[in-house]
Amino acid sequence: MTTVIYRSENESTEKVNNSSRGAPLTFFSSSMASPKKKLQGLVAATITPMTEHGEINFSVIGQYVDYLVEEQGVKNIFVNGTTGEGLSLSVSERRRVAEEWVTKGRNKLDQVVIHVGALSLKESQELARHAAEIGADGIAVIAPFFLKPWNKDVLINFLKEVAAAAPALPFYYYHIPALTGVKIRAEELLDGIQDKIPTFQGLKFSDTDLLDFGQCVDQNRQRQFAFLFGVDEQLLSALVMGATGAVGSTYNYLGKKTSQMLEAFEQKDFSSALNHQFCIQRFINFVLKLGFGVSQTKAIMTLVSGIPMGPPRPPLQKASGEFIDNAKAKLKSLDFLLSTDLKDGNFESCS
Ligand SMILES: CC(=O)N[C@H](C=O)[C@@H](O)[C@H](O)[C@H](O)CO
Ligand SMILES: CC(=O)C(=O)O
Repeated sequence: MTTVIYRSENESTEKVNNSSRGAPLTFFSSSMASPKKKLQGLVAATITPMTEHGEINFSVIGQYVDYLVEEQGVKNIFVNGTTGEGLSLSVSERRRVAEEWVTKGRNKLDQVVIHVGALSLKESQELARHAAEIGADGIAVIAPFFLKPWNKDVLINFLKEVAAAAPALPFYYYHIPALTGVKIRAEELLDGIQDKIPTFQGLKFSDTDLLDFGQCVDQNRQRQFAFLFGVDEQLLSALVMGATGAVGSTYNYLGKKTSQMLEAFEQKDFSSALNHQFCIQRFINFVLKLGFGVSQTKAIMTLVSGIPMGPPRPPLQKASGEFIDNAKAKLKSLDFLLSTDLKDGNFESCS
């Protein structure tokens, strides 16, 4: 079970973490080796920067961390997922990328969650163990998507074997049926999941089925799970449904904007929250119509942050020059570019 633990002013026991003294600081699950804060708020799904030759460009990750924290106010990351092309990297690359984010994020980021899903259980377990060794804050796993689990129990058994390789790390199931083709409903999967996976800590839900998402929340109200929504253009609806946070690609460059929406929602200023969501939707709707995926996310992040993200790895193809020009004009008109020299004063009413 989960309990909130408090630390008193003069307590001189082992340092739990660097949060302020006397505050309710962590959610501690007795099944875990170490106390962990609940993952909440915005989580950026990190891009894996690459060189023009298609190798991982580790050299910009430190800068990338600073950009997220200082410019976007985002302090949680989700590494080697869809946006990070995790499934297009070798196991050794995935290990090195995870290590670099953990190292560069130390004392800067709140949580680093590593996606360790793979088609091979062995590889997934190796990555889970590795995530624990390097001091990551959690692991997430998608459903294996070539030889697929055909029902809930079969999928849970796979996830359980992975989770067991990192028994001290919070475990998140990453539900993304459009990409995995595994359409087992999350609500069904969550039913009784902690009996099988004691480290289960939450769900990253990347689907538009708000009935399924709502029922995940409703049926698990007593549990301190994180319900992280993954469709950025619909986040406000998911907040209404009980989302406790969000993982997404757009928080890399629209983190600040999206935080304004979260704040308005928290203040119960729903009309402002809706305005913020509509502004974000205008951008995402625009790029979706041009063709929007990981390649385009890399190009947009390069544009907005100034940090070179490089091309994607095949089979993905570099975003076209035409896409970049159009996306840039839209970002400008919505006032979504942070640096002033790119502004031209011709705004839609979004700032
Ligand atoms: C399929 C995919 O990559 N989904 C991302 C995360 O789950 C989202 O962040 C989307 O990129 C975003 O919602 C735009 O559609
Ligand atoms: C968007 C997301 O969560 C991912 O890239 O995995």
